Amino acid sequence: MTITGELFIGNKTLKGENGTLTAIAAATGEALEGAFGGASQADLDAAAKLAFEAFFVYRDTKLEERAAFLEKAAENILAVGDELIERAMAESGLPRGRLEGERMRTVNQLRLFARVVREGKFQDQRFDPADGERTPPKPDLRLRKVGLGPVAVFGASNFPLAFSVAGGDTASALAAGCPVIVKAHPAHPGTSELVARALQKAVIDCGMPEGTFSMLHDSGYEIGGALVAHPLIRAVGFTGSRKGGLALMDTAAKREVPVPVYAEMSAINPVLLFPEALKARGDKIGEAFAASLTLGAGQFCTNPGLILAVEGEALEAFTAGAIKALKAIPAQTMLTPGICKAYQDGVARLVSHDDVSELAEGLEGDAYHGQAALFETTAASFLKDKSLHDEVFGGAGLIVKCADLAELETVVDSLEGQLTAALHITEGDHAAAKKLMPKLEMLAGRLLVNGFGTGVEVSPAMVHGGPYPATSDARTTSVGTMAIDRFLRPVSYQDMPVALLPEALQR
Ligand SMILES: NC(=O)C1=CN([C@@H]2O[C@H](COP(=O)(O)OP(=O)(O)OC[C@H]3O[C@@H](n4cnc5c(N)ncnc54)[C@H](O)[C@@H]3O)[C@@H](O)[C@H]2O)C=CC1
Ligand SMILES: O=C(O)CCC(=O)C(=O)O
Repeated sequence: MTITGELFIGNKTLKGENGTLTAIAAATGEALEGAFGGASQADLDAAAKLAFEAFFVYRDTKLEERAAFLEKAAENILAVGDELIERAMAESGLPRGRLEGERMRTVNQLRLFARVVREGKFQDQRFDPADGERTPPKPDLRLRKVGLGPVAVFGASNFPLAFSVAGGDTASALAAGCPVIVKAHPAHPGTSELVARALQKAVIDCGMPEGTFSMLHDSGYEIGGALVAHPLIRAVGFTGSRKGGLALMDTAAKREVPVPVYAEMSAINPVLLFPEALKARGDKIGEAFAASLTLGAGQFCTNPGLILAVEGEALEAFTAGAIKALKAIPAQTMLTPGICKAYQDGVARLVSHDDVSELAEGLEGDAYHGQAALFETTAASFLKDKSLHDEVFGGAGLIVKCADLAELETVVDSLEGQLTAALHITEGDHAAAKKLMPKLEMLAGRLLVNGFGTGVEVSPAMVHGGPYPATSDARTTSVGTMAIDRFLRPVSYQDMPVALLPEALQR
C-alpha cells in the first residue's frame, strides 16, 4: 500500500495543506516514504461536525451492531498484514516481536470491548419503581449511562499500535458510543495512516455513520490544541509527556464549556525492596530489575525507574546483580531523535549531580540509541532535591539507599502520584509491607508483588492509572474494561412515559 499522507475526515481522505510533516526512521534519522499534510481549522471543523452528527446515530446503534463494528476494526487491522509491522518498526525502532505482540494486544483489546458492549452492563441500567403510597410519593426512576459525545484521542509515541490510533482510548470511546477523532502522533504517521484506513473501512463495511472515526495530522501543536478547544469535542484521551498533558488540560479547562482530559503522563514507578527478600535473593532481583528497566529501551511509562531499600550487605548483593546484568545490555534505538536527546540530557543531569553516583552503564550504541544507566543516591539527597524525582524516560534507574524502614517510609511519603508501586517481599516482610499498604494505595494505581510494572494486562481488574502526575484523574484507568467509564455519563429518567424511554429501559 502506498502511504498517501492524507487526512481521514469521515469516509473521505484528503491531503492536508496546513504545513507538512515527514516520518523519520528511528534508527537512522532519515526521512521515510510519505509527506503528511497538516490539517487546517476547516479540516478540523469538518471532522468535528461529522463526528457530532454521527454521535446521535452511533450512540443509539444496537449493541450487537456496535460490537460487530469493533470486531471488524480488529479484523481489518490484521488484514493490513506485514506492511503494518514493517512500517511501525521503521518509524518507532521497536523490534518485530514486540510490535507483533502489540498488534495482537490491539486486536484483542478491540475484541474485548466488543464483548463488553454485547454484554451491555456498562450502561449500568437501574430501575427504582414508583411508590404512590409513600409520603411523600416516590417517583419512578430509571437510569442508564450514555456516551459523552465526540472524543479526541492523542496516542502515545511508545505504543504505536496499542496506545495509538486504534488503541485503548479509541476502543473504549467507540465502545461507549462516542465517535473518535485521532490526532496522529508525529513519531509514527505512516503506521497511523495504515490503521486509520482499517478503521475507516470498518465504519463503511459495517454501515456506521460517517464521522464515527476521523484522523488528523498536525504539523505543529496548533490543530492538536484546537481539537481540544473545539466546542463539539466532549472528552480527551492522551498519553505522553507531563508538559503536553498539562498544556491540553489547560486548554480544556479554559473552554467556554470545559471537558474532561484523561491524560496519562509521567511516572517513576518505585520498587520497594524489603529486607528479608533482599537477604534471600537480592542478586536475582537485581538481574530481573535490569531486564525490566531496559525493556523496550526503557520507554514504558511503567518503567521501574526508582529503587528504594535499606542500605547494607543485602542491598549490595542486589546492586551487584543489577550492575552485572546491566553492563551486558546492548543500547537500543529510541523512538525519536527528540526522545533520545531528552534521555541523554536526563542521564547527563544525573551524571553531573554532586549527590548521585553512577554505578554502571549498558553497552554503548549509535547516535539514536539509548544506553542503559544505573545510579545511586542517599535518601537524604533524594528528599532534598525534587529534581531527582523527575522521570527520565528511558533505561535509567536510581537506587535510593535508606538508613532504615522509617526513612524508606519518609521517601515514600515524598513521592508524587505513580502508575505502579512494586514490593519485593518474602513472608518475613509481610508485617513491614502491611504497614506501608495504606500509603502505597494513596500513591499508585496498581500495587504489585515480586515483579515489575512493565507489561500491562488488558483485564477487567486492571488499573492503568494513578494520582497526578501519573494521570490527570486517579478515578480512572486507560487499560482494561473499566476504561469505558471515562466516556460515559449517567442520565436519570423520572416518571417518563414508556413511549419516551430509551428501548433498554422500557419494561
Ligand atoms: N508517561 C508516558 O506514558 C509517556 C511519556 N512520554 C514522555 O514524553 C516525552 C515526549 O514524547 P511524546 O510522545 O512526543 O510526548 P508529547 O507529550 O510531546 O506528545 C504527545 C502528543 O501530544 C501532542 N502534543 C504535545 N504537546 C502539545 C501541545 N502543547 N499542544 C497540542 N498538542 C500537543 C503531540 O503532538 C503528540 O501527538 C518523552 O521523552 C517522555 O518523557 C512519552 C511517551 C509515553
Ligand atoms: O507497560 C505497558 O504495557 C503499557 C505502558 C504504557 O502505558 C506506556 O508506556 O505508555
